[in-house]
Amino acid sequence: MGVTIFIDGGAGTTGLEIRQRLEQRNDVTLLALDDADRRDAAKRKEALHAADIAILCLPDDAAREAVAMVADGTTRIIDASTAHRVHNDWAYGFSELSAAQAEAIASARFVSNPGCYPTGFLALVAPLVSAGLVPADYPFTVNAVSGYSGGGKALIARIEDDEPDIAYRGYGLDLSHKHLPEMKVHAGLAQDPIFAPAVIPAYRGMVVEVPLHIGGALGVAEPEALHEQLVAHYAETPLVSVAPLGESETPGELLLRSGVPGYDGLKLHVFARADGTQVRLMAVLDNLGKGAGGAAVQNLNIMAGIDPLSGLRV
Ligand SMILES: NC(=O)C1=CN([C@@H]2O[C@H](COP(=O)(O)OP(=O)(O)OC[C@H]3O[C@@H](n4cnc5c(N)ncnc54)[C@H](OP(=O)(O)O)[C@@H]3O)[C@@H](O)[C@H]2O)C=CC1
Ligand SMILES: CC(=O)N[C@@H](CCC(=O)OP(=O)(O)O)C(=O)O
Repeated sequence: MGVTIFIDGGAGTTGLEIRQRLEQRNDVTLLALDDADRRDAAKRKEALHAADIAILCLPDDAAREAVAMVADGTTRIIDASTAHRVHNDWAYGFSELSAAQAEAIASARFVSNPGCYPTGFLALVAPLVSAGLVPADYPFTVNAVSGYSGGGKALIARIEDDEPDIAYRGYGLDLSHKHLPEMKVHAGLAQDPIFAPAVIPAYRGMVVEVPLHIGGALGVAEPEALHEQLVAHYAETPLVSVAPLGESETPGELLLRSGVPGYDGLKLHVFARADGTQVRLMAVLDNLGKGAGGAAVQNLNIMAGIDPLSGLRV
């Protein structure tokens, strides 16, 4: 019993991750369509209206269509796609950004899940910009790698079936990746960062890195101050943690392992040069966990007033 959920796009990569997190729970009831009906618009519309909360795990256009299908209803929506992440009528589903954000999610009808890369970028940068430790007009660069499940069923098939020999696949070479608007808007930046994403031959997992020059005309605070601000900001967030300054599990290296089980945490690191003139801010997460499915379940819990960690792999 409890709250009734429909996952539209439930047979996709993100949808299946969410289903795994929900199907063992007795505080939610999952509505499901027969496999053959999963793209049937009338059946989807019926299920969307029958749900208390619908989670959209669809391409952007299909997500917009699904929202239109319930425009005259009361179903609350969590959209995992990019379609509504900077839309004024939607709450941005990153509860750890601020206390106000968690409250906005709790009371919203429409919640947009963050993108996987923006989750790492915003976790590192938004608290520093809002505290005035990094200027909003700093010329940010974001270097990131993602497991290939980040590209959904199409990229999984391409990598596993057609391109098993590709060790590194840089993309976004037009410098216009679809995640730029939400990075800029939700970090309160003056301009888009330069974003350099790449796919690696692991199914899941990602590292998002933001290098910064300290002091001088760029106006960035000392490494210790940046680290202290992140520690203070995430002191009460069970899913987001901050490693001690300069520390990682393997000294001198930051590792991402392939073949690991999915998880919903997000770990932040600050590495500084000995003379304090440069830092590397780094975020490690599962693109299908805190980067997608885990975040959707966390938002669902917050919206339904359930324990925020229910069903999550902390
Ligand atoms: N993968 C990731 O790490 C992340 C994904 N996202 C976002 O989540 C959303 C889903 O991505 P992902 O799970 O990776 O993608 P997949 O391609 O793996 O799955 C998409 C699902 O949507 C279904 N679908 C597509 N078009 C329609 C339609 N018109 N009507 C009904 N169902 C449709 C597909 O159906 P069928 O099974 O029949 O093909 C499939 O099940 C995307 O917007 C993506 O950008 C966000 C963060 C991270
Ligand atoms: C590896 C890969 O292709 N990743 C996807 C992003 C995955 C994700 O975050 O999905 P959203 O786009 O809905 O946010 C990309 O770069 O387009």
